[in-house]
Amino acid sequence: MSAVTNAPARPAAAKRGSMGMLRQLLPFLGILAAALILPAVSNDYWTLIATRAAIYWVLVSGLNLVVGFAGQLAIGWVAMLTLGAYTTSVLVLGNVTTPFPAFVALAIASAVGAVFGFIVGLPALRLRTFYFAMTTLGFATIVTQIALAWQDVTGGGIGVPGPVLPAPFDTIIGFYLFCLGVAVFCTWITANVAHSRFGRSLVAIRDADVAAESAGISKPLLLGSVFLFAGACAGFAGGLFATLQSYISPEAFTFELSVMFFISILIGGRGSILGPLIATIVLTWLPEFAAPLVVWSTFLYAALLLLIVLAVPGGIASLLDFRSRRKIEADRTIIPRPELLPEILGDRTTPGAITLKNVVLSFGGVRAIDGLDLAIEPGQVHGLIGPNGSGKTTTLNVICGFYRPEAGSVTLGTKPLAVGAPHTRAAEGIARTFQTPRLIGEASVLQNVMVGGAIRGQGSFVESLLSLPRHRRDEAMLRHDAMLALNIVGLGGLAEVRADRLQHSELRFLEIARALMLRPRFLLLDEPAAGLSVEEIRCLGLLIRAISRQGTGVLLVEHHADLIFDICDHVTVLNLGRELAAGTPAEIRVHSEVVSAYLGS
Ligand SMILES: Nc1ncnc2c1ncn2[C@@H]1O[C@H](COP(=O)(O)OP(=O)(O)OP(=O)(O)O)[C@@H](O)[C@H]1O
Repeated sequence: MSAVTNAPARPAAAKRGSMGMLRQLLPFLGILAAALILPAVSNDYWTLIATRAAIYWVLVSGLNLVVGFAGQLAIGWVAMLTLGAYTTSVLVLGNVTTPFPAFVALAIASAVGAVFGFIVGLPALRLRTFYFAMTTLGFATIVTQIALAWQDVTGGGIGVPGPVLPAPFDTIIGFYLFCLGVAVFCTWITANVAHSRFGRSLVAIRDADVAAESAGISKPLLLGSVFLFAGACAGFAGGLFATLQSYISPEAFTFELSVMFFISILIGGRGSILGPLIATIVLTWLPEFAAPLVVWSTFLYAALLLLIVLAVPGGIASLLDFRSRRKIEADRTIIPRPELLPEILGDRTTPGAITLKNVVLSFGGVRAIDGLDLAIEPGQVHGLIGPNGSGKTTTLNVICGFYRPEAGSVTLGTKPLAVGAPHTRAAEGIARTFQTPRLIGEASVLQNVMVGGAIRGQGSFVESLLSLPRHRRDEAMLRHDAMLALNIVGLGGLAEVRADRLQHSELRFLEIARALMLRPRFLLLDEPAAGLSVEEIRCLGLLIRAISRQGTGVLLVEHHADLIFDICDHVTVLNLGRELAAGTPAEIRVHSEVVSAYLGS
């Protein structure tokens, strides 16, 4: 058997880090080199096609954060392209105001795209999947209808001339290089977001939304920023598109185009930048190679999508993800290193206990909690046991703000905890794990842990976009602490492995590592020993004790009576949502009602 605990030595890790970075950059540099030599080795026609691909990528790069990372089905994003194209053309033409310089009009188009991107994104906070997709399609239809009807401004069905950029961007090559520059910039900024706490949080919202909320990630703020950004990219792309077309009318902004943007991301692979980039290039060039098939383009996109979904569900990105196919040791042992805990849990103050007073909560006719009193003291392990359905997980969810009690109070020290607001718990230093681990399977173990510390970052979304110093400091801090947390729970050697390749017991320790990233004052564990071997339960017990010795109050919901009696300072037994007994493990072990209702003889 081999241990997976040891962290790599620092110089070796740094070298591997820069090699990994270079490996990630190489395909992008290859595409850029091909794009730069293209005009020299081909003709104007192919340069125009490449310009079109660059413009589409400007839109798709932003939309990728919405669809590929956040998992929102924004299928009608062509509306932002339309808005950007008309805004730029009309402002440069000067048929409403005095004519604007082309670059100023482009900037305004981007701002208009951002505003409407945000507005169109708002329903995503309430509507899910296809319902949201329909609202974006509806908006695209409205925009096209307005462009048709508002003849004085848009020229109706006849359209308006597109803008011309000033020299040196007024030639085919000049305009191509300008669009290429914008596309490179968009690739860089979206990659910066993808590799920031914001990018990881988006994926967490997509794949593990309750875990994201428990880590303090604010969905409205994050989605709002991303829709704004994606709208700005699309608005700018619209201005470039109008320039490329030289004349725009509503029929230039087809449903097929919208589908193509959306499908590029799905074919490219969720949560990737390289995959959607390659897919955008391929889908832009494909109709040119098979010109007679242009009328079949939607059918072809759909067929290609079906093929990819069936043959390679992860898209192009998964084909290129050689790292995830590397073998990992099958025979692994988890050896936690609790002696490292002071490095992450030192220097915290605790304002007092979490106290539940007379809490009542029903689901329809079922009283899940019925007048419960409970106190979780700092520095102590409080066991919560009871038969199935006795209300243990519901109690934990009330403390975490997922459920709103009908009566009673939940306080931290003297301060009431906000009801029905789970994302506020992280800021109070309350972390949790889940009965069924909630993790991002497609992300690495290290990235999953870094999600847990998202709210500790200082840099803003814009600072992450531009990779400014505060963003880089955040990333260094989160990476360091996540590696530390992984070494503490004994998973340091698996940091770069995809989480969906881990064994069940490792997922349980991974959730604890993610919770440690909050430097929690309180840690709520929901059946952490379920599915663990005897030796793993022993390691878990030592780890939980060590965490509580650092001053953290632990609530341990568990069915393993031995673990409860070995490590708890205090035990509460629930039955039918009520306290059946409470006391020290020694008292509970011999409590006659507990023995007959739960422990058995
Ligand atoms: N979301 C819900 N909707 C309806 N009923 C629920 C819901 N959650 C829990 N319940 C009910 O509330 C009661 C308490 O459930 P809870 O999950 O808290 O029990 P538990 O002690 O954690 O059980 P277990 O040990 O099986 O996890 C059960 O009767 C359960 O069926």
